[in-house]
Amino acid sequence: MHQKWLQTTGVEVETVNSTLTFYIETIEVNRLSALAFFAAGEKQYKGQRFFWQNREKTFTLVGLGHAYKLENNANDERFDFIEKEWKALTKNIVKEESEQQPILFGGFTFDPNNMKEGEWNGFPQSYFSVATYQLVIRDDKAYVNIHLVTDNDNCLEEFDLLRKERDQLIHAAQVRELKMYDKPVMTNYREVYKEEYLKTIATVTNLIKNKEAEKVVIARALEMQFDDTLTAPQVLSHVISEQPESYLFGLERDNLLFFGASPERLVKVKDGHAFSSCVAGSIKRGKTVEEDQALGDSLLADSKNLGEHQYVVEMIAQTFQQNCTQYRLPKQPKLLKIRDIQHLYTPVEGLLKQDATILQLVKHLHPTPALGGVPRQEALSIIRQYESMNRGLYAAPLGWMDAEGNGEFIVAIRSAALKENTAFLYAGGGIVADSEPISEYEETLVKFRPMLRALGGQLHE
Ligand SMILES: C=C(O[C@H]1C=CC=C(C(=O)O)[C@@H]1O)C(=O)O
Ligand SMILES: [Mg+2]
Repeated sequence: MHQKWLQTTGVEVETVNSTLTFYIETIEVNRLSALAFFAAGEKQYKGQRFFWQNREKTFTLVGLGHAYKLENNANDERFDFIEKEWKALTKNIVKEESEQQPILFGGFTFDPNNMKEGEWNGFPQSYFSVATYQLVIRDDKAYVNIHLVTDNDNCLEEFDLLRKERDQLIHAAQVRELKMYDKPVMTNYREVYKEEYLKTIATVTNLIKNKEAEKVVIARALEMQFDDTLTAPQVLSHVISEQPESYLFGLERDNLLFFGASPERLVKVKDGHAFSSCVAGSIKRGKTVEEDQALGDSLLADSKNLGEHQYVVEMIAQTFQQNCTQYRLPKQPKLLKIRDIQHLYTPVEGLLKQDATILQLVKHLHPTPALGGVPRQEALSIIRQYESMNRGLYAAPLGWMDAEGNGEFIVAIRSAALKENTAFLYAGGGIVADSEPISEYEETLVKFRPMLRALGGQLHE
């Protein structure tokens, strides 16, 4: 096995409760399949894994096991708490050349004040971890880190065991045949609360006409049953092969896997530059080039969809105005075309002020009017009152950051939660004064399509 030892470091870190030592060892390995590495953790680390790949496929991240876990239910302060803890944990870590930094990965639930019971029961408002084994594939190179955060001064033996296990995991991932996972076999399919959803769209449209809000995003869920318990690598493999042009993600917590393929970046920070994207307003793809172009052109000229989009642009622009010394925003949206759907899309880019951080931007941006609405608080309380589900991590910020404050968060749409042999799929849409229940319903069907296809579901149109 080709492995290049890069570095081992141990640094003292102050956490909220105690002084610990953070040991990091990085090796470079032959490029391997990220999914195979994820699958190699099936026995030991099921329930404590994550998978991430950016849209451009230039950065892939897999985590197995929790070297350190950050969870809280701190409501409005949850972003600040995670930021403070992460800063404390990484304060003394100095990046040496070629060393791969530890990465914090996880998400913040959509709405901490939603108390509805369901598949998200017991899930914390913030859920992040530093993996015990972290695989990073970047610029065609693959690195595996071991992370150990401990108060034990004599942890050499423990670290040696981790090295052995790391080598086994890498070996398993490298020699594994490129496995084709079976398509799940669906036994039952249910559009939960379909009638309630249609009524809610009518109600919310009226609320908007009565000026109680300007825009509110309303979502619904589909429930799929399978004859067998599905595995996380199995469902991820199908999402990965069906949705190459989106961000791909999977996050496990105990017996729940949240996964999906989202086209929508919330914010990316790299060396003091911030990037966001306004994605709102939708139409299906055409069956021919001509039809596709005609549909795209009609979307670019449609006042209802341009209205949905404009709320998002204004809000993100305002956040960039506050947090950047300068920023750039095109005047007109473009089209973002993915396999099943086309969206209106406006990229935003800025130069961050000194004290602005990725988590501060996440805190300000979430939820954008592509997922919540305008005004934000009114929209959230309408969602709480009229939407028949708890979103959990659906439509929520999910992503990663490193010790230097670089990172990327997406909004976790086109997603599903898998618990044993049931999957809960989520999709919603922006409701404005001229929304029609049936066309919003149809828009959610298009948005469900990638996940349905990946999970072997029939399309009931
Ligand atoms: C809320 C979702 O999509 C948002 C993102 C893009 C377009 C949207 C729309 O046109 O309604 C939504 O705002 C979803 O996919 O569940
Ligand atoms: Mg829409």
